[in-house]
Amino acid sequence: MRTLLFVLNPISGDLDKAGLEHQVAAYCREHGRTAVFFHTTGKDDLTRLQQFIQKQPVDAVFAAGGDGTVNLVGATLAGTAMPLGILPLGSGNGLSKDLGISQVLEEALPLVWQHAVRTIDTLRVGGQFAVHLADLGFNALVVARFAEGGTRGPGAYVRIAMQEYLAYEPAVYHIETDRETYEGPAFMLTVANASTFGSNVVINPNSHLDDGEFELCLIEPFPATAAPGILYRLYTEGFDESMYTRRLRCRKAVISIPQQERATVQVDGEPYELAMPLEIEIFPQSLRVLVPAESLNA
Ligand SMILES: Nc1ncnc2c1ncn2[C@@H]1O[C@H](COP(=O)(O)OP(=O)(O)OP(=O)(O)O)[C@@H](O)[C@H]1O
Repeated sequence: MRTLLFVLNPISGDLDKAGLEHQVAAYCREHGRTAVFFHTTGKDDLTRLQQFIQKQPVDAVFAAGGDGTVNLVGATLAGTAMPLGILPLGSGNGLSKDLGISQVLEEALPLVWQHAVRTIDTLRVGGQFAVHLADLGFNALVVARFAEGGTRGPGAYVRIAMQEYLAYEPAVYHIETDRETYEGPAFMLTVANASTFGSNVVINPNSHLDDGEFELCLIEPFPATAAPGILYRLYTEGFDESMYTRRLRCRKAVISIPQQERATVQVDGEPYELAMPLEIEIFPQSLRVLVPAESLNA
């Protein structure tokens, strides 16, 4: 791997990236690599990135941003042999945490020359590429409101969540998987390739990114008095211990909400209005990712 492309998101994580390009280029030079850069704009980035890579041959593409940037690069590389690297520079950085990549830039940078390659599954959720976690219901609503507002950061997320919680009406979901049919109301329904949200909420404990399966993780409606207990379990890998949770493991699923033609769906941190029923497909071992060699034994 000689030439590395870094896809930089200038706004991710509300971080000052003024010196980043210089730091990354210098580090690559020291380790015999050439760094080239692509800056996201928030508009037509997928097409622009695909065209960029066609014109400029590179050996690996690093997402330097949060999960949205990882999703963009993953969508570009899935199904090819070219590996995805991650420099976690977003606010949550969920996939990088699931892959055991350090959240400290100086500790993640060695991935440019020292790494192992893992080949992970990817999903299509209602036609949208997904690599980490997607969901319908409460979190998707909060993510959509968050994206509409001008303020970033975890504080804004918590404020919106508290505002929306009191008036929130859980929908009823009809789910058909390759193994079972389930119907019932849910506060939120997560489509999980991975295990842990960027907020460190473990929605899908003991899951594997490369097992050819994904999980549908439901949190059923609960009384307000149960909220602290559910939150505690979500932060301590106890998802299955709550009486308000359920997980369905599958390879394929169709989700519908009776009498609803569209729904707000959060995919790798970005909100979409998608047509229902929502089809979910898995593409086993379709994306090569660079990980610290020691993470393979963890
Ligand atoms: N130059 C830009 N100006 C405005 N928005 C941008 C720009 N580049 C990318 N975006 C938007 O940034 C979002 C992706 O951000 P990303 O997920 O990488 O960071 P984050 O939200 O801070 O982190 P995380 O998802 O890990 O919490 C997308 O909505 C994308 O459209």
